[in-house]
Formats: sequence, C-alpha cells, structure tokens
Amino acid sequence: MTANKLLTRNGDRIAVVSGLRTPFAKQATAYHGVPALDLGKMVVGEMLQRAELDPKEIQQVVYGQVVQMPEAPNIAREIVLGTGMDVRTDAYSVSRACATSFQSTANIVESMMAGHIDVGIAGGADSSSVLPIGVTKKLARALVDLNKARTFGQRWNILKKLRIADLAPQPPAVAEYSTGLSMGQTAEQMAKTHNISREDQDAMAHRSHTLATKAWEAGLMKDEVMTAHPEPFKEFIEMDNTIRTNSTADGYAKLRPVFDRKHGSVTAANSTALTDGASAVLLMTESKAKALGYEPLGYIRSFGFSAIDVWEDMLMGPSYSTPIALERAGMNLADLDLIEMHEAFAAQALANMKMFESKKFAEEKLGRSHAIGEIDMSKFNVNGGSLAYGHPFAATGTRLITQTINELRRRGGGVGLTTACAAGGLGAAMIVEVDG
Ligand SMILES: CC(=O)SCCNC(=O)CCNC(=O)[C@H](O)C(C)(C)COP(=O)(O)OP(=O)(O)OC[C@H]1O[C@@H](n2cnc3c(N)ncnc32)[C@H](O)[C@@H]1OP(=O)(O)O
Repeated sequence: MTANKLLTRNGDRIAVVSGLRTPFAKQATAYHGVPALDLGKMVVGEMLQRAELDPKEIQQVVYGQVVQMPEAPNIAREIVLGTGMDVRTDAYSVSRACATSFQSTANIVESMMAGHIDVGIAGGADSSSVLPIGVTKKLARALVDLNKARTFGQRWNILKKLRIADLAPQPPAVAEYSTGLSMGQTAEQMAKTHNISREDQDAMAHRSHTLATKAWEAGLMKDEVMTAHPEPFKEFIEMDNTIRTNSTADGYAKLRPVFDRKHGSVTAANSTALTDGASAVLLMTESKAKALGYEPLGYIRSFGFSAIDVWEDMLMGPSYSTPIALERAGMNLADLDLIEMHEAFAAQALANMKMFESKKFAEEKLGRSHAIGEIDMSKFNVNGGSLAYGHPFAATGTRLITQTINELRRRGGGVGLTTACAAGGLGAAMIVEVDG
C-alpha cells in the first residue's frame, strides 16, 4: 500500500478533495475584458463555496498565469485577498509555461510532504483577451528618458528620434524567447521531422471535438465546470465555447496551413485555440481530509518534470517526463487505465505518441532499453483534449488532473497519467489514482 506513493512524513497520501474550472472561451469572446486574476478568483471562490470549507482552513495557495498582469504579479496572493481567505494565508505564484498548474500542484504536494501544511489550493488562469500590450524598446527607452528630461530642448531631442513604427503597440508573442519560433512553427517542425500527415492531424482534432461534445452531452462536465457570470454580468457562461459541437471530418481539409503557408500542415483546426479560463484543485493530506469529513476524489501518486533543447522537437515534453513519473510510481504504461495528454497541436501530440512506442527514441534519448509503450486509444483523452477544450495556458494542468480523476471515478477507480509539453522544452507528467 505504501510502496511507490507520494506520502507525507506521517504516511498520508495527498488527496485531491475538489477540482473545478471555469468554462473555457476562445479569445475575445465570453471573457473579453475579464483579466486572468478575475477568472482565478471566480473559480477558487466557487470551489471553496461548493466544498463548504471555512476559507480559514486554507494554509497555502500556489497559483500561476503564463501571460503576466504587470499590475498584479503575484496572482496567488490576490486570489487569497479576493476570496475571503484569512489574510495570513501564505500565497505565491509560479510559472512553468503550459505546465504551470502542474507546477503549482507539485508545490502544494511538496509542502505537504515536508509537513508544512495539510490544506492547500493549486491552479492557474490565463487570459488571451486581456493582455499586457507593451511598447517598442525604442519608445520604452524614450519614455524613461522623457521622465528625466528637464527642459523643452531635451524633450524635443528625445522625441525627434522616434519614428512612426516605434509607436506601434507590442502584444506578447506565443513564441519561444531564445529561438524566436512561435509554438505553431515548432509544431510544424515536429510534423515534418516525424512525418505526421495532415490527415492524421485533422482526424485527431475531429476525434477531440467529437469526444468533448459527447462528454458535455452526457453531463460529464457538470461537476467539474462551474457556471461563470463575468463582468459586466450580462450573461451566464455554462459551456466551453471552444468545442465545435458540429465538427465534421471533411470540414478540416478545407483550411489552409497557418504557420507554413506553402508546405505546412498545421491549421487553425488542428491547433489549440487561444483561450481564456481558469482551474483549481483543493488538496489535503488524507488524514486532514478525513478529519474534516471529506471523501477524497483521488490522490496524487507521482510526478516528474523534464527539460530538453528548444531548437528541435521542443514540444516533446510528455515523452521525457512520462517515464520519470512512471518510474517514481513503480509502474509501466500498460498499468495505466487512462492517459490524458495535453494536445497543444495535433502534430505535437501525434509526434509524442510515436515516440512513446519508439525503441530507438528510448535508447537514444532516454537511455532505456525498451520503449515507453504503445498508447491504447481506448484509454487516450477519452473525453477529448485541448484541441477541443482549448488551452488557457496556466489552467490546463489542473483541468487535466480533475478531468482524469473524475473519469477514473466513473470507471470505478484506477490509475491515470496526465502529461503536457511546455515552452522552454519542458515537460510535465503527474500520475493520479482513485481507490476502487
Ligand atoms: C505547450 C503549448 O501548449 S504550445 C501551444 C500554445 N498555443 C498556441 O500557440 C496557440 C495556437 N493557436 C493560434 O495561434 C490560433 O488559434 C491560430 C493562429 C492557429 C488560429 O487563429 P484564428 O485564425 O484566429 O482562428 P479561428 O478560430 O478564427 O479559425 C480560423 C478558421 O478556421 C476555422 N476552424 C477552426 N477550427 C475548425 C474546425 N475544428 N473545423 C473546421 N473549421 C475550423 C474557423 O471557423 C475559421 O474559419 P473562418 O475564417 O471561415 O471563420
């Protein structure tokens, strides 16, 4: 029972007591004008209310957002202050690109393992609609110099050096800082290197939308997705508007590639949309959960993070992090009942799936004698993935954790892998379990 599990010093497992998210929405739609912080407060506030937990029980909040709000750099602390928690609740923010809420969850787990806390909240939120739109480097420099200038002549000397182009606003790019390549260009690179066909990418996207539609229709999302009522409080948002409920296989072929217009295969339909949303999990040590009268939904069994080069195959994180998490759990891929992989792009997910079954990859890149294993599609993203739900960067990790645990519960228990790639060549994998 105790072997290969994450345990506290008292032998407690780390329990997921609750998990919730907002409906996810495409950029500039339902949450236009709603900052990530408000989305985060919305989901954490609602989760506390549903759990009927005295907010004063929360000892630590670790939260994250990938696209930062300069006016509120510590989103976790703002969530504490904005949701009625004790002002003395510790809170800090983390960033691990698209794996941010895997990281915030890992931080709470580690605090529990160290014996520092026994109740904490982890999660992440992002808005692609409320962005810190900046100015060019030349204009930024001129503005600083203008602030220091004392005379009209000095001011004029600064201003006359500016050109019209220097005044253009600079939105943040979804690109890798050190290579300058966008995530879409990286997916395109991976599609070419691993011979991922356009047809296979489109089929994966169609599968994702179809399964997500079925999941919503069957009412599977109702416990884990709240109804949102964002400012200006005109409408309620009940469902992800990212999902194409009328997805048809032939609708995909018509689209032109976006990131390599001439020779590419990555389109708007086989990429995740730019998305707004938030998610969170409430974690407790097993004995604290029981003492407070909670029946845990599931447990965190193991996790692992990985890092590789950013120039080639940068979004291959699942293929590197999964063997680490499996080894720490004392398991093989075949022991898993579910495999939930973040679908950043169909090409990226398919390239990872290929590498899972490649002995050559295992030998050359992982230093292992055998492949990670072949993915059984009946266990893979069974209720659809990020291609359908979208990807509010920091929110995807805790979406995956909650979705996987809930599906394991519907199946009467078991063990599931959640895994994601992230910018910077990072990878995250977390194994969750539900008692049978
Ligand atoms: C580690 C990581 O996770 S890395 C990933 C990080 N995330 C990203 O990089 C985000 C990637 N995505 C993007 O940048 C954007 O979504 C893009 C550039 C791919 C597309 O953006 P947009 O052009 O604004 O997408 P939009 O939603 O308008 O779709 C474009 C067209 O495709 C169509 N389309 C989209 N999905 C589908 C589909 N499933 N089936 C059929 N048509 C579709 C739309 O209807 C639209 O058609 P229209 O022009 O006739 O209206």
